[in-house]
Amino acid sequence: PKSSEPDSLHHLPVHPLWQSPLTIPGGTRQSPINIQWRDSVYDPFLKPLKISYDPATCLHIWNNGYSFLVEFDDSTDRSIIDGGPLENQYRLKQFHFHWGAINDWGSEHTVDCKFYPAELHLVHWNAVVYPTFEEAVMEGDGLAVIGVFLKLGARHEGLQTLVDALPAVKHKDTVIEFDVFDPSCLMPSCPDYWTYAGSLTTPPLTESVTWIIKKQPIEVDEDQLEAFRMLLFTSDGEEEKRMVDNFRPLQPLMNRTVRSSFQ
Ligand SMILES: NS(=O)(=O)NCC1=CS(=O)(=O)c2ccccc21
Ligand SMILES: [Zn+2]
Repeated sequence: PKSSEPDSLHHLPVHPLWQSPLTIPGGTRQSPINIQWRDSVYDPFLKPLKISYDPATCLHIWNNGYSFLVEFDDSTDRSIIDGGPLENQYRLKQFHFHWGAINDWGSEHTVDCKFYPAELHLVHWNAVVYPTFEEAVMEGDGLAVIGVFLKLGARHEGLQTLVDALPAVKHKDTVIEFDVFDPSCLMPSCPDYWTYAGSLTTPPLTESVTWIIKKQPIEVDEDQLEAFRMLLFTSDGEEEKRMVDNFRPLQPLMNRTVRSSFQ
């Protein structure tokens, strides 16, 4: 486990690559999970998800040694989501991806036990109720993460501007300025989603996330997935470890129902 994790997490079995505890004692709403389509329950009261991002709030790309994060200025309500299962609007903080060494796996969530080669997470926090992101991370309604599956197919033109910048953040703890990007271009056209109460899949693994998983994947091509795989977990000068398979193992559903916005 990373030294940055609370002491309580230091005595649990860790997943070799992910260095995160496999299970959290007393955890009842851990993520990721398998979404069994036929067990999800249509909820007619779920609203459409409203997304309004200001491309000018984009700040930089950072390789933090887990993934590469595209971080946003979250000091105002300029990039937000609202509606869907949410009772408040939530501010965009960052987005990042999880992916595999090969195309057979890489996503964190699965649908009917099927892995996608990668999964995009857009992390938002409830700035209506909580004064800081760090406090929201500790609260049950503190975060909302949109998950979008990536499948192998046509080249994604919107993603390419991000892919072209990745060589500049090859090593852990490198940052590059990235000052205009609209993450809306990474959203699938179909509005349908599943939603459930879960957790962060990276430290601190807190049970603070309303997950909103889009039903329709976006398509990216092989070269774009390979660009993710040339990133490194390791810092410049260390023995190189390719940044691949940065996904947490599936967690038990326990007493949860996955709701769908569609029939
Ligand atoms: N996959 S996930 O979306 O559950 N977690 C992403 C993540 C990566 S992080 O370590 O930058 C971080 C700090 C605080 C909150 C979330 C994160
Ligand atoms: Zn994630």
